[in-house]
Amino acid sequence: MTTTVAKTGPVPDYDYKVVRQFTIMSVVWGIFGMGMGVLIAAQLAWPELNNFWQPFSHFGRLRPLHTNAVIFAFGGSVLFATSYYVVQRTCQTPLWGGWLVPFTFWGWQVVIIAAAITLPMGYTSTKEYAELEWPIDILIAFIWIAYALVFFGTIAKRRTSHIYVANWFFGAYIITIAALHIVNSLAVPVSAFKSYSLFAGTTDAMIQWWYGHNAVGFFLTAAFLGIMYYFVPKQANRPIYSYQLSIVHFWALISIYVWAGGHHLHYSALPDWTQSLAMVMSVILLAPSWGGMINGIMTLSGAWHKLRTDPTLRFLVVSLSFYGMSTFEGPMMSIKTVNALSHNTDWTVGHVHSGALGWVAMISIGALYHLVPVLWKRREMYSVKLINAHFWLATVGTVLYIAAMWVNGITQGLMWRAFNADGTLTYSFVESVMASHPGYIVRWIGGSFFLFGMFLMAYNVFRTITEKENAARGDNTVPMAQTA
Ligand code: HEM
Ligand code: HEM
Ligand SMILES: [Cu+2]
Repeated sequence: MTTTVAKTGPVPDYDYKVVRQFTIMSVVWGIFGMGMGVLIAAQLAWPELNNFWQPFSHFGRLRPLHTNAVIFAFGGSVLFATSYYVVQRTCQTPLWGGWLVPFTFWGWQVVIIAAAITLPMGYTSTKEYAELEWPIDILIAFIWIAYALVFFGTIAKRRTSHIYVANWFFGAYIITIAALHIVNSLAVPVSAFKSYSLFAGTTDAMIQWWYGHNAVGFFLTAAFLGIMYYFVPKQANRPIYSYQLSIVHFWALISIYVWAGGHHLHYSALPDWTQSLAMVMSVILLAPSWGGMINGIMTLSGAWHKLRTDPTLRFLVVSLSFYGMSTFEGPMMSIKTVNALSHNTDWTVGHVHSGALGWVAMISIGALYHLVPVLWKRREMYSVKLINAHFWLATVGTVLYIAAMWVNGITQGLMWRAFNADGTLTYSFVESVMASHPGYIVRWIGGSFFLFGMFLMAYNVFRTITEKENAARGDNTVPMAQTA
């Protein structure tokens, strides 16, 4: 990174221990969360699988376990690892915060284990992506405040004059998630694992989707853009395409995102003007989203040939293509007439996973393959061939998943709105379920491909860490063989 050094003197050793811990747990929770995804995908394809170990392993209980595990355990660990890594290196100073740093790691693991126990037991606040009950919510709030202190404390004692753009994205995500989590979780407890939301009716719905939508915008988008702004230039060994664009993109994205949450409540009791406002803001949101994608992809100008030999870079760049695709699809689905067809169908689930698998998971995997050799002082990953195999499994898996859900979603939407001449429905609901069955099998196959790729990654990471003959001499932040 080209940062101006304001203070002089040697750069002290960075605090990589916590980064290593979160890196390993990213792989572990990735396999766990996606394993849950494959399991619930199988339950939808073969409902008999719901007959075992009841009621704990029912689809209704494992689905929130899947979403919490992939978003907060896998995605969260990736974000802790990368933000702690990036903030130190771009500020040229080790992490600030002393014991707060390990507290964020161990605290986060306790939250994840508490989620993995309470959700199958049926304890839930019923708020999507915020199902955990109030005692766990309070722990999350403390960890998040510690995270903010560490991150901004490190920025405050930086040895560089300016703050690198990746840190703005991480900073915006940390502040926004704190606000979203605290407001959305406000509840009146009635017992240890039972509470009632402070809000009621339509207000509750709007708070929930203000939270849910901006969790997508700041957790699954802005923070991963922070990853993009550091790891794409690093892995490509090129400067970021446009610094001006990154500034415009940042402010436009964060100021428009927060107005669009109403698109989750089209045709509901939410006032019409709120729905229309959300629709308009969502369509405008295409511009900053694509600005970010273009800035990332164009960073490869003059380095396109590296894509042929470097599968890590390919993960990073293909993730940006999926980001562009899902942020085109989202604005379309926000248009009320389109949403009338797509809402409540598998199209939404396909949209979610083109963002979640194609963008979030792929950019995370690319960043982790960049990080592992650096953190364990190795020249490169144990096997670049295995990274390549992982890349194809992930790409084919994602495409199978999304394509199956598009077909299912549009089929469902059209079947549900088909009327006979006398005004009766052409199809019963169960006929649309039967029509969806092949798509559920294809989605399960795609998900299994993606999960298998994660096992290859775990093996590759294990061998990289344990085999010392691949040790690096000096600075190895640009893995050599992969960029040669
Ligand atoms: C092996 C990979 C995966 C498989 C097989 C899988 C499968 C599934 C299934 C079957 C559902 C339930 C759909 C329904 O209720 O009809 C689901 C929901 C969901 N998954 Fe995944 N998933 C995977 C990876 C991921 C990842 C990596 C993320 C996030 C980073 C993610 C985020 C979500 C979200 C947010 C939902 C809720 C969607 C909604 O409410 O519309 N999934 N997943
Ligand atoms: C410009 C960007 C985007 C816009 C305007 C947008 C818009 C939408 C719309 C209209 C829905 C469907 C609401 C419904 O009918 O229920 C939706 C659902 C969803 N989107 Fe997006 N989307 C965008 C980008 C993304 C990205 C990049 C991701 C993931 C990384 C994502 C994750 C989700 C999730 C998780 C849901 C499902 C929520 C639920 O019902 O549980 N979106 N989005
Ligand atoms: Cu939204």
